[in-house]
Amino acid sequence: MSDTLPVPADTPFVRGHTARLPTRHGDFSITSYRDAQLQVEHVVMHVGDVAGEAVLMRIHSECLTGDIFGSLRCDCGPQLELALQRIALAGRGLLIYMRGHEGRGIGITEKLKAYTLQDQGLDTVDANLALGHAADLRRFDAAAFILQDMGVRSVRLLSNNPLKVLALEELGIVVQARQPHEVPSNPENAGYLRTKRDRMGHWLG
Ligand SMILES: Nc1nc2c(ncn2[C@@H]2O[C@H](COP(=O)(O)OP(=O)(O)OP(=O)(O)O)[C@@H](O)[C@H]2O)c(=O)[nH]1
Ligand SMILES: [Zn+2]
Repeated sequence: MSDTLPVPADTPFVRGHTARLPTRHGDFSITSYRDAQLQVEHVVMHVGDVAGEAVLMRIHSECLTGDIFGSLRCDCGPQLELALQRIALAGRGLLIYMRGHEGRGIGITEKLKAYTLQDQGLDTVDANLALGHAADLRRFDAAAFILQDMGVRSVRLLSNNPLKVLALEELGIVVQARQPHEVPSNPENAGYLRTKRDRMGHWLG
């Protein structure tokens, strides 16, 4: 990790531990970070020396249903797999797995309530609003800390979300390029993806 970029002493984020993690996508290292703001531990899957410029990077928001249980309601599971494959293939890059981002920050119970509302006809944005939440509550401060701690100076971001690019740039992260990260749709998530494109401005075909 970086010896050259000092991190503020009053940060709520602390690096935990790094271990080797061979996966079916390739050989990674995994590093944990404690986040006292969200009371969670994030993990970073990384390959190669990520200190420096133009590092391939994905910030993946936790999605229990999609990442673990193979839910077809969203595109999270296939996006996670694709990101790990792309980073392993590149031989250099990192995936920050953001805990506490479940349901774009509303948590699993509220996301399940939103699913019930979606089954009654609301789209993903209106379901959040009907439950009294903003459409997206995520913050990326921990990601900014992690990148600084690992010595990453600029990134090639794997994402279809323009607001994510803006949120990262506001935190001082240099997004040198944005690379599309689209996965095939299915009948269960076609409406969800359409809403992301039409109401949240995502760059999706
Ligand atoms: N509230 C809510 N959250 C959802 C829903 N479907 C997926 N999520 C959450 O959305 C988060 C992923 O955000 P997305 O908007 O799909 O994608 P993104 O990360 O902003 O953009 P990309 O970088 O292009 O993937 C995960 O935390 C999921 O749990 C839903 O219907 N309602
Ligand atoms: Zn999901």
